[in-house]
Amino acid sequence: MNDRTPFCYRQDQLFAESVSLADIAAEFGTPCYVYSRAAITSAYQAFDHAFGNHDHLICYAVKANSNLAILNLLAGLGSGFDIVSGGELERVLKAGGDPQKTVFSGVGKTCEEIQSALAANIFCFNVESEMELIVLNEIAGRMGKIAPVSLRINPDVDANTHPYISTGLKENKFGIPATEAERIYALAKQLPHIQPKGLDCHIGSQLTEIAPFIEAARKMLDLLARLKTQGLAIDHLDLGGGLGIRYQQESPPTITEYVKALSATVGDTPLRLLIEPGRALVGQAGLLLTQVQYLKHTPARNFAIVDAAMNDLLRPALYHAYHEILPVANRPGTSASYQVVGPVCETGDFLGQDRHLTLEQNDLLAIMSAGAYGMSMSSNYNTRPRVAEVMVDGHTAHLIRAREPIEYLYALENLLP
Ligand SMILES: Cc1ncc(COP(=O)(O)O)c(C=O)c1O
Ligand SMILES: N[C@@H](CCCC[NH3+])C(=O)O
Repeated sequence: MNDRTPFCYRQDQLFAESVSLADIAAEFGTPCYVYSRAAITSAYQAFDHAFGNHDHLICYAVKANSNLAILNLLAGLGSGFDIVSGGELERVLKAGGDPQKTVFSGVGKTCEEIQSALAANIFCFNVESEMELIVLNEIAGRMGKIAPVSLRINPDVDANTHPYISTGLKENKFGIPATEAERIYALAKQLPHIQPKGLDCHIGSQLTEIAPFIEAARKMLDLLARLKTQGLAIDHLDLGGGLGIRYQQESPPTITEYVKALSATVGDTPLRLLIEPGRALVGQAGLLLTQVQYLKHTPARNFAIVDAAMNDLLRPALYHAYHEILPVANRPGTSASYQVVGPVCETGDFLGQDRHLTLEQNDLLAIMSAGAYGMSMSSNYNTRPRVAEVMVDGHTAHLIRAREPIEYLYALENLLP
């Protein structure tokens, strides 16, 4: 295992930790997601250790990969969770996560979701609008509860990332404008069933520079100083997630550099620091294993048609995202430039474009850096069952989600009478 990935070649065969991917394909079939327990553990520990003595809570962003085995692994390491739905709350509780380490983000929390989170006694609601605050106060009142609240501020910082995953610009739907924060905090203080206790922001995902994080943190600290003059006692600052990983040529800060820069910016301020990393914890820990069905050579292009598709890994189709594609067994011969595509009936169904590969029918390919926003964004488009998920731990591969049987896909449908 090297720094970048738990996947490496041994005598021309790609391995996940100590298990060959060819063996995993033979046992569990393809396509399937393969994760490394060691990689997730070491990423979590890198975050945790980098905080040193700074009081902190790492809240894994469940949306990045919500498999129960992954949540359970992280809970066991001491992680908290950032959830954005009642469904994610249920997963966290089912996986043994601690509600007292759970924060609830999202612009559209429903009454039912708020009720479940209050009933579970979560650590904090990251409130994203004044109306949400009022609804939360009403529901908490009906339930005889006090809702712990952090206001999510939109700091208007350019995260310099793909526009679809930039969240901290004033045009974005997320958070409360910084100019409104003092007024809404004053309101929160007056509401009988609200306990204001934190301040938070999240400026976007796949950030590869440290500067926007620091700019946002400084804006939050300025705001905090202004709130203090109003007599508001805030005990934690949540700086969200967003640390990027290397998919191709990016060089994001390391986990340690990132955490140290955040702690240094916050300095001696007596605040508990929360972060909500998703991708940086699980992204490099997973790959999508797929098999070449057919090779098609046309006058215009060479196609490698594989058994995985955009419904299994949406990022290339949705964001034009790049994922490295590696052969599971290196073979000699001359390479050709391939469009690596799936069987779905969309021209946008590609996993990689213009990839130089030496291929034969039935070869296995590994689509790298697919541990985050891979399975969690998958769908059943074209009535394709969601793929299996496997977690490797040393010499052993565990099935952590079985491939969906087709009948699950239409089980809730009814014919007309
Ligand atoms: C509120 C919130 N927190 C945390 C994250 C996790 O982001 P990332 O996976 O980029 O660390 C997201 C997703 O961008 C988010 O919306
Ligand atoms: N789905 C995005 C990340 C979104 C983060 C959610 N706020 C991706 O695959 O890169």
